[in-house]
Amino acid sequence: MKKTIALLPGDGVGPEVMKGAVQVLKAIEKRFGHEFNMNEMPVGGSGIDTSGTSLPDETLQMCKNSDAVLLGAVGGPRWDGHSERPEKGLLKLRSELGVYANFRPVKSNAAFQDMSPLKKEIVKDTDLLIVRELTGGIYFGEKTRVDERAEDSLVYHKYEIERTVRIAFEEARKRKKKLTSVDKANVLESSRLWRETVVELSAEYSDVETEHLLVDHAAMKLIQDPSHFDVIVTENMFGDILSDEASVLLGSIGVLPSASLREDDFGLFEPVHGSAPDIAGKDLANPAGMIMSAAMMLKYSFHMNQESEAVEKALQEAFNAGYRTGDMRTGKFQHVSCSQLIDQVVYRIEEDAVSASLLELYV
Ligand SMILES: NC(=O)C1=CN([C@@H]2O[C@H](COP(=O)(O)OP(=O)(O)OC[C@H]3O[C@@H](n4cnc5c(N)ncnc54)[C@H](O)[C@@H]3O)[C@@H](O)[C@H]2O)C=CC1
Ligand SMILES: CC(C)CC(=O)C(=O)O
Ligand SMILES: [Mg+2]
Repeated sequence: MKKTIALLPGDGVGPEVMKGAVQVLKAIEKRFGHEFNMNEMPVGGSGIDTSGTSLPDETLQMCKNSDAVLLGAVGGPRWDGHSERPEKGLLKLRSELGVYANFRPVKSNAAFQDMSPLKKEIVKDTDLLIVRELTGGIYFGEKTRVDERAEDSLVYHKYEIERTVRIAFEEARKRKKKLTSVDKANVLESSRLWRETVVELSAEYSDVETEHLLVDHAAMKLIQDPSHFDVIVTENMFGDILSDEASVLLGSIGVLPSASLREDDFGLFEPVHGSAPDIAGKDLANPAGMIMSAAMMLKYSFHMNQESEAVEKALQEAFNAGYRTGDMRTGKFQHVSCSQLIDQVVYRIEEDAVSASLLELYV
């Protein structure tokens, strides 16, 4: 199959982890006979440096003309005094592409069991999906600053809530049939509209158990009893914060991927973490979140399930063989660099292809 992919490495560790996605995709191309046409473009701080804007027109056009977009991360202290922030480019990109439903899966497995600072018996059965509304809410509301007064508006239209919640119900249907809607309906009017909309839609999904949690309660419950959750659906800022918190269940934000989707097969795929300026340029970053985001692209945008599973399997096998970056807090294994872990994943994708062809010779 032929596909065009826009690559937006961005800033900080973005380009380092993006190398992982590219090398893995090249291995998948070779093994499964696909053709991925990958084109790299600047965004965020790198867009400001090259074109004076965080989302250059050529970058946006390239993304619109592609079948999917892979993004590393944007931002960093280098652009702190600049009139335009790198993060603005990412927000505009999400909005322009209309990718309103952001999937952030958080699933534990043997490789992650000893990494979390939380007790193993609490985190070991974690398998949840955060569906975060991505193109509305306070990140997109009007902002004003007059003298010593600053204002950010939190606006939601019913249709924005409805389309995201519907997707979350559909995902819950494919999983354990439980949906937790997270809001702050005891305080915020937008949350009351959110809750009313979820209640209305729940009538169409009577096979899915629906519950409502206030965001402060949800933040507590997430680390107290993560197995309580199946699908969590929430607005933009709550989803952003809860997903960083949920990364603690696995032990590192470096391993969390995400997919931002709309109605058609198009998607924007990026790790949950940011540009990690504290470790950037040192080959220390964990490329797993980026590599798993590429696996999500194969599955959600290209419907290449076997290929997506091959990536996931190779990554888990590399972890299980002891190849772990420094963020994977465990005393048992020696730490490897970002590029060493990438090499190990690529090697396993290629190795599997060799074993598969040898097996064919025998049968
Ligand atoms: N999607 C994006 O592009 C995002 C961008 N940002 C931006 O990134 C910059 C830094 O933000 P922070 O709050 O520090 O969040 P961050 O997610 O970049 O880093 C938080 C902590 O996690 C660690 N970390 C992050 N990714 C890692 C990886 N792959 N492997 C190992 N450790 C990793 C970092 O070293 C740091 O200690 C800011 O400019 C922020 O706006 C933040 C979040 C998302
Ligand atoms: C605009 C981004 C920096 C927001 C964020 O932290 C995220 O999407 O995870
Ligand atoms: Mg975030």
